[in-house]
Amino acid sequence: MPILAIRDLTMRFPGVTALEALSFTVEPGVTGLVGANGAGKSTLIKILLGLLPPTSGRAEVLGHDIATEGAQIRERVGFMPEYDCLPPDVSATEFVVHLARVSGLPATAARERAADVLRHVGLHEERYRPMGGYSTGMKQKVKLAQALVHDPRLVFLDEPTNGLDPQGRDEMLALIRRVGTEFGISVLVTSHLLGELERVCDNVVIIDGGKLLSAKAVSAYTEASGGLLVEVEEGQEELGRRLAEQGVSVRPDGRFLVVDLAGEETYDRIRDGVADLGLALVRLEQARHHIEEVFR
Ligand SMILES: Nc1ncnc2c1ncn2[C@@H]1O[C@H](COP(=O)(O)OP(=O)(O)OP(=O)(O)O)[C@@H](O)[C@H]1O
Repeated sequence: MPILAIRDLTMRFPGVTALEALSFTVEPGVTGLVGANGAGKSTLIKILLGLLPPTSGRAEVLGHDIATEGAQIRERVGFMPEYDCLPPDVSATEFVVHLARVSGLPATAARERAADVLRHVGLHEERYRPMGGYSTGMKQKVKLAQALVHDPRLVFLDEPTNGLDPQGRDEMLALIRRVGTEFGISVLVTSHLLGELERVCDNVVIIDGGKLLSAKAVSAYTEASGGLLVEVEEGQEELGRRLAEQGVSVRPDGRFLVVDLAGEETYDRIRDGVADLGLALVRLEQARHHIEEVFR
């Protein structure tokens, strides 16, 4: 069963159409929702949580209708909002325990679950300190922990890498992947950066100006391009020249040569070229597109 089924969803604010006749379905797993700022990502999440009635159209989340079953949806779905919303005088532990209690967990279970999720997101001793003194990375982790504390089946993460430095971004992306794989929780994660979603998502939905551009498995965007990627330790130029002389279509791409595959003999030509020139072959594999190239 799809976790999201969206049909003809339109949301108009005075003077702005935030979403226009959006239709797509999402299967379980980690799904990226990508679009430039203002594309309509946050609006879509509010609608899917049953918090904002759309102008027209329908949607189901985990089989529940957004129009009539918002409470059931929010019981089963965790939400990490984009903006900072953490009370500065309260510790992460107090905050996450409180939200677990609000979700209906008894006191002891709430304390245990909060300790577990804070450990999973990588907050240790600092979880007892007031959150006002936290770095952006720590705040993002608390926001993720509170989204997970009631053991949801699906989480909506709105721009979780916003404001993070490259290391914090990598850590957050790895955490998101773990939520999907180790914890088995489906994820809808938004970003305006296509490249980072490619690394952690099974599927990517792209919206632009509230309209659907594409909804596909990451593998469909990045499928083999029909070329071969060749890397040698030294002598890339020599090898390129030799292959070109033999009529092989080849071009340099950074430290690689990209060779157009024209039948089995292309492999033989590369092998013979490497051997005859006495080069060390590091890599010979199918070239793949990156999602960004497809949309450039
Ligand atoms: N409550 C509102 N009233 C009027 N316009 C709104 C409202 N909420 C969103 N919009 C408009 O709808 C469009 C989509 O906004 P939305 O916040 O969903 O985009 P987004 O893709 O999440 O971007 P960002 O990452 O910058 O938040 C924007 O043009 C925004 O100005």
